[in-house]
Amino acid sequence: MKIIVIGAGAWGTAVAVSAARNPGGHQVVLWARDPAQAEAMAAARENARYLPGIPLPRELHLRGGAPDDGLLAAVPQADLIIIATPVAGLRPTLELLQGTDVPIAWLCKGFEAVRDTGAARPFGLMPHEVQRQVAPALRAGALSGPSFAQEVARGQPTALVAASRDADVRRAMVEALHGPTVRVYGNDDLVGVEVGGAVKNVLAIATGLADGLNLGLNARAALITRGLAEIARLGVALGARPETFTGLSGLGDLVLTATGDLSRNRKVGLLLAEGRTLDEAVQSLGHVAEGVYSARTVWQRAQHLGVEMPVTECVVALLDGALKPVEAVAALMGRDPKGELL
Ligand SMILES: NC(=O)c1ccc[n+]([C@@H]2O[C@H](COP(=O)([O-])OP(=O)(O)OC[C@H]3O[C@@H](n4cnc5c(N)ncnc54)[C@H](O)[C@@H]3O)[C@@H](O)[C@H]2O)c1
Ligand SMILES: O=P(O)(O)OC[C@H](O)CO
Repeated sequence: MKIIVIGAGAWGTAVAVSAARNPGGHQVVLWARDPAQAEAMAAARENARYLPGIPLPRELHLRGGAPDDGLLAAVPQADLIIIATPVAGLRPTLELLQGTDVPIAWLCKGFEAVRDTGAARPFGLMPHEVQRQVAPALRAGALSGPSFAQEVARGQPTALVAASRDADVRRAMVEALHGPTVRVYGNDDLVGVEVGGAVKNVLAIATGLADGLNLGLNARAALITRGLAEIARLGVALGARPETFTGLSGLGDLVLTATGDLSRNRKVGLLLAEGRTLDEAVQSLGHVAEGVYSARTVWQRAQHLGVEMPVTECVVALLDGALKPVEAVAALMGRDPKGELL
């Protein structure tokens, strides 16, 4: 296959490396928006800024610059376009790609922050809603699931989920990435996969905070379990299938992100527990932590649908500075008793 990966952060680079190493013999181009970054990567055969220590295989080609600087001309020859920008870069990238019939997969995990919607709207959108709005004719889907970039790039075993309503798009994602170290499962529940991938980031901030405050392993397990209930409630209200949330993009990604110290979202929670401000926490990461930008939208959409999400509500209050960490714990523990399955 001919594959173009747009966005040379940690995850775009890891996915491009993985696809280039696939015995399928794919031709892979990794596109960085900064031409200097593409040149540096081509010279050093390493993405020193975003994924240091991983040699870039010879089969991986590096390009950079404005999209009209060759990228758009290359699109019609591709078999799959992978958009590896954060959610904030999805809308402009889809606008550029409208009109193509090449299958498209986005990797971002989040809901648009309201400021990214580009117009006055009651709340931010999920990735597939952004696509429906700006480029409805595209054949597209999401590649998601529990996957730290460093582990995928090192060839450590990983399972992903390729979600699209279009079977050809799912097939293209599987063909591009399924291989000796990556298993890719198909799922036509795009809504469920996107909700799982977005909301687990918000909940990982909560578990990072709980662990940073030394609340204990019981607290962590409680947050993960009740957090999964929040994900499933919101997902079902948005039209997802409940069983998606016991899968890779639900339970799988929540457990990984909430417990794995490679997670940037979990790290935000740990840093807040140390008393750092949100700005300091975000600055010190050097990478995007989508939960910070998605939390308010997730909460707004839940409110709009009448879905109860108390952990998410506390994360929003913490990020806004309206609650201190210990007050958030007291607020959650002080809630009235209720049935587990309600
Ligand atoms: N890193 C992981 O392990 C991992 C795994 C799965 C999914 N993801 C998701 O993939 C997406 C990208 O994450 P990452 O880890 O590669 O982030 P990163 O912080 O490592 O890199 C972000 C990249 O996107 C570019 N970028 C930033 N804002 C942009 C914009 N507005 N338009 C275009 N490009 C922009 C940056 O230049 C950089 O190349 C996120 O949504 C993240 O949740 C990450
Ligand atoms: O580092 P995080 O918190 O953005 O999580 C990375 C991946 O989404 C884990 O699947």
